[in-house]
Amino acid sequence: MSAQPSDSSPGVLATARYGKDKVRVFRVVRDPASKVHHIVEYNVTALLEGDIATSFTQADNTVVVATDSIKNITYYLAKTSPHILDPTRFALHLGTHLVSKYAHIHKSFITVEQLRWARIAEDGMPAPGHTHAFWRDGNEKKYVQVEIDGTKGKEALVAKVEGGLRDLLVLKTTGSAFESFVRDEYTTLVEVDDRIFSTSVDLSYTFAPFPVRAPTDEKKVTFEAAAVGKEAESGGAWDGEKVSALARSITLDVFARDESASVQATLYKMAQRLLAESAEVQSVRYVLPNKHYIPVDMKYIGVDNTTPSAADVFVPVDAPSGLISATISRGG
Ligand SMILES: O=c1[nH]c(=O)c2[nH]c(=O)[nH]c2[nH]1
Repeated sequence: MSAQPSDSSPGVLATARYGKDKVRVFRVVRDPASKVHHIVEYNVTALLEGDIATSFTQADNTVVVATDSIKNITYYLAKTSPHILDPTRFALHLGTHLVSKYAHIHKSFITVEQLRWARIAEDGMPAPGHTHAFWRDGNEKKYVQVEIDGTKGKEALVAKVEGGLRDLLVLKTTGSAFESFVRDEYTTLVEVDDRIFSTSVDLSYTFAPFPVRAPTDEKKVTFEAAAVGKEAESGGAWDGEKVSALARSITLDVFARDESASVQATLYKMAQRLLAESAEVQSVRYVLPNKHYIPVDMKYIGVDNTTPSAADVFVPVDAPSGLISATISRGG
């Protein structure tokens, strides 16, 4: 942050970033030949850093690209970008557009959160299903976070990409235990070799930074797909959509199959599998609430519902929940 005027202010501007949050975008892409429509729904956040200190310290709006303009650029690219159906490439396109267009803007931070829409498939309908009718098949959100760093010059942009998903709600009715934990004067929890395990998965994973080319045309719409991943000096070629699908399926598969000793141990296995199966992923972070389901005690009416093998009526407990998180980074 640039130096500030020596006035009587007791503080200095240490960091500053601004932009538009929750830009809601729905886009339909119609294929005239097949008559198949493709859709995406995004919540976009686009934030900027650069030589903007005086807008905070001296009420100098001449350095401010209005957040309203940032919103308009987001919609302009939703209309014109050839990458709109791919959230990673769209985020890279928007981020490079902003940094390359404004000389005094040196970094952009783009988050594209994608809401689910699945094609309706009626009985006997050929794949991929209905051409233009969709349904919301879950509240889970996929997201990508992109940082475009132009501090080494507009011809030497560097992209940092993080992908992830949140609110993937899962539950299993067996294959989960929790035993041998610390027992002391505060312990009331009983050890169980069989319990319900439910969590709302929050997952993120990072890629190695890679160089990315800014759009070269005046309107900044010719951002090239080839500049994504393929030209990465470290990290190699990767496809954000493929990694995202793999991360989701590994999460579900490990959750379902693991004979879980704890949320912690299952989390670790999920992360190791993603690192093993996706060479381009550098680190994996899970945040897993342990959503408790407590067997209802029916001893007062002489019914056993608390020994694990007899427990089949539970109270789903919203709060409090456990909260287990870890980041597992590629070693070596
Ligand atoms: O998988 C678990 N991990 C914990 O740390 C914990 N603590 C707790 O009370 N129940 C559980 N379950």
